[in-house]
Amino acid sequence: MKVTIVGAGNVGATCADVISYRGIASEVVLLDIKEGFAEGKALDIMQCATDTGFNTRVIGVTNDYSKTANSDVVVVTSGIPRKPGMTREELIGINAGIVKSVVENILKYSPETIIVMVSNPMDTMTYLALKSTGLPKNRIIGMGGILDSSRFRTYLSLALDKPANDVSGMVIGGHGDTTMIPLTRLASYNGIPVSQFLSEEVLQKVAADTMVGGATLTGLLGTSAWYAPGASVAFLVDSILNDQKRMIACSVYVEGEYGQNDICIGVPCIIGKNGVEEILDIQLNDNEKALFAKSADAVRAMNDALKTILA
Ligand SMILES: NC(=O)C1=CN([C@@H]2O[C@H](COP(=O)(O)OP(=O)(O)OC[C@H]3O[C@@H](n4cnc5c(N)ncnc54)[C@H](O)[C@@H]3O)[C@@H](O)[C@H]2O)C=CC1
Ligand SMILES: O=C([O-])CC(=O)C(=O)O
Repeated sequence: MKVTIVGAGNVGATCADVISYRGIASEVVLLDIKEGFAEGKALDIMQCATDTGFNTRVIGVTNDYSKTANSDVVVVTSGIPRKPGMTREELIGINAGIVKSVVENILKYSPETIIVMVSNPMDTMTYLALKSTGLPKNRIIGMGGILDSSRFRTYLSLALDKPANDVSGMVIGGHGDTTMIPLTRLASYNGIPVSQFLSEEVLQKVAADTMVGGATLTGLLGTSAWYAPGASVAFLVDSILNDQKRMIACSVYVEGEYGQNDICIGVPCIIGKNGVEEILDIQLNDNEKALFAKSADAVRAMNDALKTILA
């Protein structure tokens, strides 16, 4: 199985590293526009093989899309990350042009591929990829909800003082500081509602910390995060390539689900060899429904901005 990752920067290279280390794909192609950069990252990752015991072939290329031919999955991480104080939405002006040309190039050599969108603002870039390529909606998947859910589970585990892998929880809605919706009502500690262990006040703090999880890391690091984002992409790619049919919150094109149409937004999906195999339209309460509608309005407004940027 072959995976191409466009953008060999922090997230792209980490994702290549995790995919190789875990043996998720037999071949990984890293592509970047910076001369020699992807080649260097690929070589560095390959030189871990004998110490960590993987056999994935990792190849780096400078803007040579012919080497990406027949990829089963293509991950798009090309573009600029935010700096402290910025929102993800502010990246739209530069990243929209990059993403549009990247997906066009990818499809020339891998017309049947499944695209995983990472570049921010991710919901808008997912929508852009869908509309500009005309690909069926099951083949364009935005990565954000899985990362936000990982952060949610981490903050819950810290509040509970219990291992994160015993905590389950999901974040839906837009992948933005004010648009994501951590579903605290449905979060559980090994099946037991977390509300039996944590006060409403603590749960609200966990939700607030989750929503600004990316901004907090950007403030600490000076650029946005990469370890958890890279691992989240690898998890998603694994579910596709190995047809695991995991339930993952992803940004996908909705047609009536959650009362929304014509946007890409984070909802629980079954992810398998065909990409998005099912969208789960779960029952939300009135408060969650209102938050989702508000989030969808914000996501839709960003899509409208694309019209002027790409005109
Ligand atoms: N959806 C999500 O959950 C997350 C999204 N992100 C987003 O992912 C993107 C990448 O972040 P980082 O890896 O930290 O940035 P980075 O700056 O480390 O890497 C980006 C890479 O893209 C390359 N690039 C730029 N234009 C290109 C083009 N036309 N073709 C090929 N490569 C090109 C650059 O040369 C650079 O190496 C950002 O937009 C960031 O906001 C980051 C973390 C999580
Ligand atoms: O915070 C950012 O800008 C990058 C990102 O999407 C995340 O880490 O969630």
